[in-house]
Amino acid sequence: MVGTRKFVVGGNWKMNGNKKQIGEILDFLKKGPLNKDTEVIVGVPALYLEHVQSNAPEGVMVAAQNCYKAEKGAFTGEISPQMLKDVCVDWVILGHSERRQIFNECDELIADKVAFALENGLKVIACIGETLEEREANKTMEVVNRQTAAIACKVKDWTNVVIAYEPVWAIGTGKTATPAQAQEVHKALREYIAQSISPDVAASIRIQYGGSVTAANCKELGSQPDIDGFLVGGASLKPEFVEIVNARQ
Ligand SMILES: O=C[C@H](O)COP(=O)(O)O
Repeated sequence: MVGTRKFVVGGNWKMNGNKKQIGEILDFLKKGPLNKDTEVIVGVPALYLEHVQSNAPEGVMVAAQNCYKAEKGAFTGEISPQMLKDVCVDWVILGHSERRQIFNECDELIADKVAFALENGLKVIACIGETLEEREANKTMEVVNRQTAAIACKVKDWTNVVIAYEPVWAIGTGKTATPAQAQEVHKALREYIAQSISPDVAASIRIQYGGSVTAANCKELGSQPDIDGFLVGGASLKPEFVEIVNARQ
């Protein structure tokens, strides 16, 4: 199935960066060179979305790191898909484990947000993944399938969805899933999608791996047949992000 799905690498800056640091990141992205066969998306703090949208090199797309499930109203601190579209942002990251864990976002809220974002013309990176406790209790696929099923209850057209599998225990810890561990989950998830959604969606949907991806481990991870890209945190702030974008040649 590799070859039919375009490799897609996202850099999730999280709550990092200021104007100076963002200028440095844009400089190394401009310098590249970035593989033209790979889609590149940077997930930017809301405050800087327009600045990055206006200054990113051609071909680098911009994502918000969150948005709400309503167009407008009394939702202090939130932004809507319509607002993102208004400033020409086409992508949003939803359901990141930090949103789930720190901000108590549940499967249902995330599914509502994914559905609303898609209905309003955004493309979505939808994040799923198990905690260390869940993995050690052999519940990885139960959790990952449940998180996917919650989204599937509200989303029928998966064309504009990328799934990011991010084991929580590997995020920002330096503990990467081995290529075999990541491939095992990606393959099982694709099989689950084939059974529970459709074989066509399973064949076409891109599943990124996220969790301590670096220049040192990206090539081996990226050569796994069911890994279609990465969602990168810490390393997306550094020049090595270019090497990660170019992991699949
Ligand atoms: O969204 C990105 C993930 O949380 C991975 O972060 P990390 O690469 O710093 O482990």
